[in-house]
Amino acid sequence: MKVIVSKFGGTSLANSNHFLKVRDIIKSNEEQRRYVVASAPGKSNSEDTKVTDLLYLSYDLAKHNITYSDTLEKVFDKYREIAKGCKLTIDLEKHFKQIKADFEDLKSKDYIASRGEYLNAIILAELLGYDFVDAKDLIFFDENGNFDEERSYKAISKMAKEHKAAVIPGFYGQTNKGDIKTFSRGGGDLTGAIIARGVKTDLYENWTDVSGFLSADPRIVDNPKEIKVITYKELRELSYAGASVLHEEAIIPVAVAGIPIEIKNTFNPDEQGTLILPDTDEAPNSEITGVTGKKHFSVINIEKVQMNSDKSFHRKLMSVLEVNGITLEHMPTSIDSISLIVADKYLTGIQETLISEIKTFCNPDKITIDSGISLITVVGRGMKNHVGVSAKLFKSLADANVNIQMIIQGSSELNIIVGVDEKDYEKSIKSIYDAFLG
Ligand SMILES: Nc1ncnc2c1ncn2[C@@H]1O[C@H](COP(=O)(O)OP(=O)(O)O)[C@@H](O)[C@H]1O
Ligand SMILES: N[C@@H](CC(=O)OP(=O)(O)O)C(=O)O
Repeated sequence: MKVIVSKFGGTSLANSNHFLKVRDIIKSNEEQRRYVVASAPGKSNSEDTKVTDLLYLSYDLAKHNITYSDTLEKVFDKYREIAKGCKLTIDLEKHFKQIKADFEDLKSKDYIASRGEYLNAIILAELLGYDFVDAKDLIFFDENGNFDEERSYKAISKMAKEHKAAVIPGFYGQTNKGDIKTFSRGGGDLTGAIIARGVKTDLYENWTDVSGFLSADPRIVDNPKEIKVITYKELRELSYAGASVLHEEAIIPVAVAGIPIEIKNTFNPDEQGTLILPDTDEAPNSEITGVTGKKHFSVINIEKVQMNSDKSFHRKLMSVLEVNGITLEHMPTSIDSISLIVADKYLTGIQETLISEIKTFCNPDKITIDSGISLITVVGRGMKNHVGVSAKLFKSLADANVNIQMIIQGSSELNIIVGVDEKDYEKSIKSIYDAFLG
């Protein structure tokens, strides 16, 4: 008998109507859908706020000694509606009381953020008649804050022997000191992948509000084509580059075990969705599988004549980034210059220090920082050995009157990245989509 791990995102668990749809999906294949991972309630409509965002807001208010109880009440009201709409007689007030007391005591950001998934999983377990198993007893982090594989997989495997069916909250686990720690945003996908590997499932289903992975962001391109089959590698590139439907690290645990992932639509469960496989012989429909992107990057331009004659130049430059906690995105070079592309968030408040440190250690002729860059990424296994892909890409941008500020191509020929001004972001994605997939 195959076992399926099903993760439901916040878009699928935002209110009681959604919960009832999720119940129908699980009940339609209860024998297999035995381990369910739940996110916190997402937005019920475009004006609504995600519970996780409200919980982070509560933390920020508390940190500045501003009253946060109204914000927490707003969160609790969401759960009261869900329980009432599902006709459950569960005692939520005792949990709310405990959370308030713990938060008063701990003042921990990760603790309060994690309660969104904790409460949703308790309610979903009640609705399904499954056991509730707390993620803090399954997912562990080591003394450096890294995911502790050995300890976690041992605990998950034991859990699967003890519980025939369970609901587990996504997004968090426990540190070696016993504190709650969350993954980065969207990390419920990662919990689902870890549970899938830990229970040795045959399929990891990831339920959301779109019918699979789309070839472009539906908020930018009208009705983008659905991707029926995609490889792990393509998906990882697309997720990392901006296609937010699946956390980019979610592939890693399942890839080790070769477990397929299926992206499905909670509001249209009969639709095929997207199957994510270790590899596939299926020919892609186009040279590119998808196009995506991210805004808010800066380029640190460094000029130094005969840069390569100083063998330690690159090492010193990287050390400056390392001590300032900056993750480098890309590094295009020419003979006498180097450009460091980094997300804006890493430069906030440290630009002057950074410039001064680079001057001290690397002695450049000139250094400037340009912001307002967006990176557009096209990904496709069909690109390899295919003549004319770049030409088509650049022509589509030229036709849309977009200036390309930089070009980066991975050696695996799986992706091409172009840097364009942020004002051209949406226009670029649309024109590339139309050229390849429209
Ligand atoms: N390429 C893409 N394919 C599908 N959805 C995408 C893509 N790029 C962005 N999205 C957005 O991702 C959303 C789903 O991700 P997310 O909000 O994290 O869902 P969940 O809360 O279910 O985990 C969709 O509603 C869609 O707007
Ligand atoms: N609730 C968390 C974790 C998560 O994975 O959520 P979702 O499944 O809605 O993307 C967040 O908003 O980041």
